[in-house]
Amino acid sequence: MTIRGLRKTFNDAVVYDGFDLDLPLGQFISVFGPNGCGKSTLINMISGLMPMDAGEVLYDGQRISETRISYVFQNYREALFPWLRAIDNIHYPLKVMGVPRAERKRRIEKLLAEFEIRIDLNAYPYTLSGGQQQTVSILRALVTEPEVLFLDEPFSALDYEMTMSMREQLQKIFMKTKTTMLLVSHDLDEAIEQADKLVLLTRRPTQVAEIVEIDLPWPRDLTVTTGDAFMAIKRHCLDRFWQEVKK
Ligand SMILES: Nc1ncnc2c1ncn2[C@@H]1O[C@H](COP(=O)(O)OP(=O)(O)OP(=O)(O)O)[C@@H](O)[C@H]1O
Repeated sequence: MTIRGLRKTFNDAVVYDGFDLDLPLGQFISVFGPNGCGKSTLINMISGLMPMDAGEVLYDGQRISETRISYVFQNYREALFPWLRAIDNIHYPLKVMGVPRAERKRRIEKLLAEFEIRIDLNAYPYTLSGGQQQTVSILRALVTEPEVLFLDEPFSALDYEMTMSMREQLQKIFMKTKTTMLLVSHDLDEAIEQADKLVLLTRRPTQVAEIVEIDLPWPRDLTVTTGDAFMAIKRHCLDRFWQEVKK
């Protein structure tokens, strides 16, 4: 994934100017940085949700409009269609793509078979817990077999227990599918735990402070996340983060 000369201003505030970034496909990438530095703006622009003032984003040489992408929003309550049962929410993107019903059913059954989903998918979203709703959102995002999956703070509205189990679930999905994932997180532990590479951003106008290699084995279980290597990476990231914040 190549980002070149990205520029974005809101009124007079320059968020990005001449921003470049190269990222490999097929990896889990997390984006972390100071408050308001433009993490969401970045993934909104590179996913095509928000126009950029200038710049270019290419995926394997192709433009975003030629790339199959999915997006998981922070606010799952507003992201799921409340008038559709969970299963019909998952059908929806395939329906929009014009996939015939029998083929849709086949693809969804295949997706569900890969994961241990203990959710009544015939239920309406409002009857499900927050974590269950966000799981449905993630399944809906995955059903189109995206080349890139964008996730903007997907667990920040969930409680601790649910967040832990969702992180585990997302790792399983990543290990099985090796879909390129781009996760915005304001939680440093999460940003390290869920990534092959952590993109650490500066204050505005935002640049890349450092791309930190997270060379830890998957899955990132308790042994990994409480181990010395994890702590050393966290210490390094925190050092760099404070350097940027205090500038
Ligand atoms: N639609 C908009 N109109 C005006 N300003 C905006 C808009 N969207 C974002 N901004 C501003 O751009 C800056 C970057 O916002 P963004 O939400 O991308 O940052 P962030 O790093 O994701 O923030 P946070 O750490 O709070 O999650 C902020 O100063 C924000 O106020």
